[in-house]
Amino acid sequence: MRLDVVSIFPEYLAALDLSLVGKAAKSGLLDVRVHDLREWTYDRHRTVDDTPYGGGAGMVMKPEPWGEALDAVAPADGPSQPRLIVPTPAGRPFTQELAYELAAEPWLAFACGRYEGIDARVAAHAAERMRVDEVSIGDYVLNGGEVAVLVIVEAVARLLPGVIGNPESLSEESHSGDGLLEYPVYTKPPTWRGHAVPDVLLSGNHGLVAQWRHHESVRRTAERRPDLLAAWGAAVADKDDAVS
Ligand SMILES: O[C@H]1NC=Nc2ccccc21
Repeated sequence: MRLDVVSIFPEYLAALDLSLVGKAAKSGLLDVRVHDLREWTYDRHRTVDDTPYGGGAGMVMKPEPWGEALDAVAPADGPSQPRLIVPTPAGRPFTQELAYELAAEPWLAFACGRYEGIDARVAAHAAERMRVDEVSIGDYVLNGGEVAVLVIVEAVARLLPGVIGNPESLSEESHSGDGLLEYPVYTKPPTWRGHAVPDVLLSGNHGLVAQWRHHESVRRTAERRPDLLAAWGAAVADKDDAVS
């Protein structure tokens, strides 16, 4: 997979050279290219934003540098086009389902905008030749899209075949598999500062362990994410209906 990221803070994306994503890049599984938007500005101050039409606080990112940056990253007459992801608080929610969808793409491009946003014509113009998704990583305020790109890239890259050691671990995680939150995990020592590991986990009885883990997933989901529990319950009911 090829990943292009355009940002006015390219150094923010240095984290992509680390750990899992960095290893995937070194092994050739990922071709990560980070670009400085200011490369496509020509005035002395390398201006990338201006005041918003219609008034209001903050600044909006100008369309011209973005248009030229996207033309350079993905030429209109090129053999293929990337899927463009624009992180924004006004976007569709980023979910594990969308992560799987993006992991199937051969080429993703990310446009990192500042919180006030990029001139809306940039996405509209790009959509004339590539698929554009405006995506939010959550209902809170960031100052720019770079952090969101790091979140999205990590969630997507780890799904690529060969990126993480044991693909088994992908199935038992929160938000994948059965849709419940993951059960609590423990390792040695069996007692630590007066806190003991639940006996069932030391019993060697795999059936009891699986039962305990499922119960803990349901308990935790009910406690912390009743919305997910409702969806899970409905899915189980559908499955029961299907077999009855
Ligand atoms: O994903 C968003 N969540 C909240 N704020 C943002 C700001 C800029 C880009 C993206 C986001």
